[in-house]
Amino acid sequence: MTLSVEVKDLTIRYGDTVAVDRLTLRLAGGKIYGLLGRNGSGKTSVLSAVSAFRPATSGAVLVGDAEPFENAALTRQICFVRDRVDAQDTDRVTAVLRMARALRPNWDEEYAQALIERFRLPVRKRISGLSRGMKSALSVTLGLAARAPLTIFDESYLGMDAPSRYAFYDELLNDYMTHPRTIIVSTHLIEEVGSLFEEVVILDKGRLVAHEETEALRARGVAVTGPADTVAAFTEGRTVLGDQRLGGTRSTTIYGQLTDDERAKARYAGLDLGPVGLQDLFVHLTAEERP
Ligand SMILES: Nc1ncnc2c1ncn2[C@@H]1O[C@H](COP(=O)(O)OP(=O)(O)OP(=O)(O)O)[C@@H](O)[C@H]1O
Repeated sequence: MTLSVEVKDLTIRYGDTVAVDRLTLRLAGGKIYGLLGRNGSGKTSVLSAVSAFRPATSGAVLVGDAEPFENAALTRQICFVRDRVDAQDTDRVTAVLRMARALRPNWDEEYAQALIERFRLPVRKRISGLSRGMKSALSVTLGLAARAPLTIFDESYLGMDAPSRYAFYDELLNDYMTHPRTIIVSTHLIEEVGSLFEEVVILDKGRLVAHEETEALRARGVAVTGPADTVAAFTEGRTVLGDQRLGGTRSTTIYGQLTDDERAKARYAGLDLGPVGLQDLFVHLTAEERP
């Protein structure tokens, strides 16, 4: 089972701060979405409203076809995972797992135990005795083993070391393949996790900047690689997103698409053309002053 998400004209205010500004967004069920945005762009606020952790100031949120706020039957189907554990500091890991087992209708105990082993979690310790990375690993364990039809990871792997993060990406993808559901991952580690996303949503200052399939987004620009002088001549006058040199070779990432004629000329000149990195595009699309 998967759940779609629809956000209609959503505004979230904290006093004078407008965190989300009339946002409209539709996410079909059964995909992995990346939610990107600079600090304070409203990601957590939107995700909190979708998960029923806070009401909208105005506008509407629908999960499936129902409003999640104060809807206990629906919120059991939504798992919102942060980098901390929603439990008392004095609780032991075993008690937190027991609670999740009782609350989550699709909980898979065998899978939870496999994840605990993979992340080397000390089950007898109290939450207060876990390192920051261990707390994150416990959170993602709860998120994965819950197999909720809508699962949201909000920078939930902060503090996890690189092997643990890659183990998480690996588990996320494999478990999603065997148990399809709707997954939203909010992250600043774009290059690291970007290959998992089927669609990418970019927010800036509480507004939607882009919502596209990852491949379509990456096709908004071109990475031109080849002999430094030839690359410089070919990319002159274009909007440059990134530039790298290694010896006589240069790779310049430009914004905008090339015509068939331009592509043919580039190849004739011995240049390689490739898609753009999500990170470069993200920086460009959320830059203070867009060219
Ligand atoms: N509880 C709160 N009280 C007051 N202002 C808040 C509160 N929560 C968020 N904000 C403000 O709302 C705006 C959006 O914050 P939000 O946490 O949704 O952004 P974010 O994109 O998740 O940021 P980050 O990437 O830094 O986690 C920011 O200006 C923030 O200061």
